[in-house]
Amino acid sequence: MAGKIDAYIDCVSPYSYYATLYLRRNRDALRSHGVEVELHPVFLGGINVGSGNKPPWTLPAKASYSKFDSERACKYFGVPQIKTPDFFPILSIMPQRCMIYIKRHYPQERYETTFLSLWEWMYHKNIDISKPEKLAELLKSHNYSDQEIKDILESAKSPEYKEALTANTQKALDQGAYGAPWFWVRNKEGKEEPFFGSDRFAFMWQYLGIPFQDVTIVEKAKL
Ligand SMILES: N[C@@H](CCC(=O)N[C@@H](CS)C(=O)NCC(=O)O)C(=O)O
Repeated sequence: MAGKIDAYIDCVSPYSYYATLYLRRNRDALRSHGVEVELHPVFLGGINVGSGNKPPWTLPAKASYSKFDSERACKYFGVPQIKTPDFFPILSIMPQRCMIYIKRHYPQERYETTFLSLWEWMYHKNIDISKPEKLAELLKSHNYSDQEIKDILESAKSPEYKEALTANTQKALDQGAYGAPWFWVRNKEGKEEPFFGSDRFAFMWQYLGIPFQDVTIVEKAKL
């Protein structure tokens, strides 16, 4: 395909959730314009450290604004209002490494729907999926077998998947990332540029030369 959107996302980031839902809903339209979408798990904590940024909720003014922003985003993206979980923020390293394993070993649809359920369990069901036993339950609900669940969870401790998450995170940092969702976008002319945030899709469509009316699917999330 001529165009490509590489999306760098972390399950700890609700804006990564909205962006993922939106890109998936509009994937057919994007394909019809020759644009492919790929989701890359990253470690947002590493992006913050590497870029010298800090999570928005640690700055009081941003934290109080984010209540309005988050409510509007949920409304816009058709997601039930999210509630900051009691255990927030989680250490997302383990689930993110597992997502890389699943991406490498399973079909794209299975990978992406499993990824989406990390947010659903955390933000809608208030379940801490950074705990291995909870993540195992989540995987079970997606019909992974006991052996598969064992392999997936073991992968999170292996050097191969530690390095893979570090490499994805470093790749985003090298592109200038300072938060999530981060996007690296190639257009039909072969030019490439970064985009930050689930609220910058209008700029992205302009860059990709896609008419806005073709990529406006924001229907309700199926939960
Ligand atoms: N305006 C962006 C905000 C995205 C955002 O706040 N992302 C958080 C993680 S959930 C982050 O990494 N923020 C870094 C920053 O804003 O400097 C959007 O609507 O998507």
